[in-house]
Amino acid sequence: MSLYYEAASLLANSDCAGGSLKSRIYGKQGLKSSSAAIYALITEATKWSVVLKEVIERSGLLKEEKKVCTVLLSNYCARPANLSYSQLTPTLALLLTHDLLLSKKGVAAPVKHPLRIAINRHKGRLASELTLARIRRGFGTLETFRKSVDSGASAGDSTATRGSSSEEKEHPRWVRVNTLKTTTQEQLNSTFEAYKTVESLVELCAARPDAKCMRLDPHIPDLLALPPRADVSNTKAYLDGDIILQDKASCFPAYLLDVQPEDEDVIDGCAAPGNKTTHLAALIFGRNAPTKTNRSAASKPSSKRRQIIACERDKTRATVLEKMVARAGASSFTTIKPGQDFLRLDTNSADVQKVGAILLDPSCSGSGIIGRDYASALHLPSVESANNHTTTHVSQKRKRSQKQPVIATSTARDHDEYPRIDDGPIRDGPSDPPPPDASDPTDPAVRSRLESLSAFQLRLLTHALAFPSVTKISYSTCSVHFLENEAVVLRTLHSPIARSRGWRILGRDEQIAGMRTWNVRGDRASCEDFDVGNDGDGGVMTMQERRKVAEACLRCEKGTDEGTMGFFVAVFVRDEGNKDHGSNATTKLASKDDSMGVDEENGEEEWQGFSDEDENTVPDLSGDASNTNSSKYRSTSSKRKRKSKRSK
Ligand SMILES: C[S@@+](CC[C@H](N)C(=O)[O-])C[C@H]1O[C@@H](n2cnc3c(N)ncnc32)[C@H](O)[C@@H]1O
Repeated sequence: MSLYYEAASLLANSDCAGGSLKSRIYGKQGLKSSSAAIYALITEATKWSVVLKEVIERSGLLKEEKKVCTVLLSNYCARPANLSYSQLTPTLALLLTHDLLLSKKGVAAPVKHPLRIAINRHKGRLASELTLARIRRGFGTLETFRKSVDSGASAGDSTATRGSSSEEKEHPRWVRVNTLKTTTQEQLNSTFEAYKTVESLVELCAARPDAKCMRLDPHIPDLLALPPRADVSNTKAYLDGDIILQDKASCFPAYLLDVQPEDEDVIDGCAAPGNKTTHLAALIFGRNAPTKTNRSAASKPSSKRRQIIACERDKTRATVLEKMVARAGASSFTTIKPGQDFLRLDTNSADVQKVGAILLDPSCSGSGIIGRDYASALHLPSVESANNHTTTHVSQKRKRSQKQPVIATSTARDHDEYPRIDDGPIRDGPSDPPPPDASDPTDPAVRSRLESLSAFQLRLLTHALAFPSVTKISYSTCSVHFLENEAVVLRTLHSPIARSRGWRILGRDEQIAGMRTWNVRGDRASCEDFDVGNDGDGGVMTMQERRKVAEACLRCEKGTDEGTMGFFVAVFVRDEGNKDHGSNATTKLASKDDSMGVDEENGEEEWQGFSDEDENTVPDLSGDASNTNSSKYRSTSSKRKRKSKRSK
């Protein structure tokens, strides 16, 4: 039975460990079951979960076993201490039903185990429901049904079209050539020697996973697209770190930042797991760096003297970062700071005095991520809906209304490509709060969470503005929400520190070529409407400025023919002349006061920062964002005026 408990616990990420599900399973010490068995069970059960959810709900399994099944499930552990072994959770029900009905070996548990007895009690009903589910979808045999589910083409409805919705659209496998170790030409001559180039992503996405075709990306150098679900994880190039799986959108920030030799050192403020750190390293120190970033080799200062400082507040995640940096061959010029809260990185410390650029990719709602690990792909049965189904009569109406979405497959890989290890643990059970990526910002709970994230992101950004010699900062999220994206940019630009230190947005016409030609820009209408507040110093953001900001922001949309996840990036710049060469006292004041961007009436509150796990600890910022912030800006401004009077 340990197989099911361990699988459920890993799915729930009860350790809140970082990394993809696969890496968590294979990295977990002390498992009683084999990692391969757990991984296989989860993969298969996930593929079937749309069907099994329906089967379990219609069978009434959870309802009837309610005596032993509790909805008092912990969000963090599939079998919390207060649950006995005989309690059947939705996750356990799904895993057990999978093995009962679909595994050749059946349920791997002692025959007298209470849960095995429980599931066996319902075997007849569950089997009938699976048959009905198959017939409803038009499959004559279990084998054809199995083939369809295995191929990922259909969760059940044989007539369902692939790519019918944005979430379901096939997504290319993006491969970044790591120019720290190799070149694109070398990879085209070796790993991808047998591959032919196709004209469009649409053509590529229609190809089978094992088709030998590829496409060089027109926007990001050294980036290739392969067919969806193409598996390169066993190639020598992948194992050696010559190629890295990274979504195209996730390559935007480092490329748009366009680090030049004169920028000297770079900080990656929120670095783990390290996709962007290693991309930065490749752009700055890679074999083709001079041509890739349009800089001349002659003007490149000694690599030895330059470094990337990678901060990661979470020590566990920092270990993943260390591994990724080492594998990419970037260790010698990357200084990793495990456990370093970027907000507490002293802007005056000696080791940041040569920092000219900052990449900031903070925790966000993750609403742009496609196939968020298995957690989101797993469709869990609900106890409540058990009664709502009758199985004897399958009407045409039901046939139409019960069309199931296409099963998300290969999500672990998507997660590997862009392992948002800041995502909180998955929720299990029907009485859960909305998932972290709930996409309706008008829902008060979602809105409140987005406001909190937005405030956190603003604090990080305004802290970045306070580094004395920094002249460029990229800000990115994998969120689709205005509040986490353009709103943060507008608020940052409007903050006192940005205005006093000459920060502005990097206009579209100034952006590096591949990014300038990217046509999906910021949300103009929302930028025009957004109440950015008035700080009392008379600063008003004109409509023209707002439009410029929207045009300067780059967005990626998930589920389009561009084959990216949902993403956002913008770059802030200031001219060399605006660098702060003043006394420590001035910069200290800036980092403690202005860098916060927001201030409290009763003294400067020290900001602890939060991530997806601890957002509940931040003050409730729900309500109208602009109002909340405008009053805070006013308070900041009047405080500054008081301070300035005192200093005079
Ligand atoms: C979205 S992930 C970064 C992904 C990374 N840039 C990449 O491309 O692989 C955000 C990371 O920032 C870290 N983080 C959040 N708040 C932080 C803070 N105040 N200081 C440093 N790191 C922080 C989180 O632990 C998480 O690992």
